Amino acid sequence: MSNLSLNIMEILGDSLGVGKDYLREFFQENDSIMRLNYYPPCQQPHLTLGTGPHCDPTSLTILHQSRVSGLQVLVDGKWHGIRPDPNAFVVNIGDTFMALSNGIYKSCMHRAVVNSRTARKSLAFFLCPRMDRKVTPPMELLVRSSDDDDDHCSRRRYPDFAWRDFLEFTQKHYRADTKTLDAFSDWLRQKNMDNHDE
Ligand SMILES: O=C(O)CCC(=O)C(=O)O
Ligand SMILES: [Fe+2]
Repeated sequence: MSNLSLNIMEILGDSLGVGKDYLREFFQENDSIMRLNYYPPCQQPHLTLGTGPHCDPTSLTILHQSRVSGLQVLVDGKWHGIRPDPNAFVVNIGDTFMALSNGIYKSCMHRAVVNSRTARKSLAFFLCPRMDRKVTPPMELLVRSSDDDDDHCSRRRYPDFAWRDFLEFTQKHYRADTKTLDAFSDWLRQKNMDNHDE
């Protein structure tokens, strides 16, 4: 899984114009996470969700759904089911990659619904940087001229952080939802200001 995600990072690095090696090297040593989700059948599935709407705080998610559907992604304000295919992975961008690419790549909002008949399992590999690695966009993404069509490039969207701190934020202070990265950025800025005042 780690190898597959590093290969995908080569493609993403190429697409961002920072070269194949930059992101592969960034994630070469990684503190990634593997999680098995289990959703038992639910008698009143319309009253609940297996996993509420969220973007993964991690960098890249490689997910395998069993044969039971449940994953949905939000596109243009509408939820779309992702048909399970035992021969395929679902790959999505997480918040840490959104910060690393200075907002050029967007993390993907998704949720999982349950059903009344069949239990569902999904297996997720979350690529994460090494705990202490500073998440900061590569210079190439910041120094493009300001007359560049894409103004995402010229100014910083998110503060620098270490993955360790973002992970701790989502475990101790904030349950991942639709606004995790913004909430974390505000929390970090506040913390940095408090430290500066001391
Ligand atoms: O079970 C699924 O399909 C989605 C699980 C998920 O979003 C997660 O583990 O972060
Ligand atoms: Fe998720």
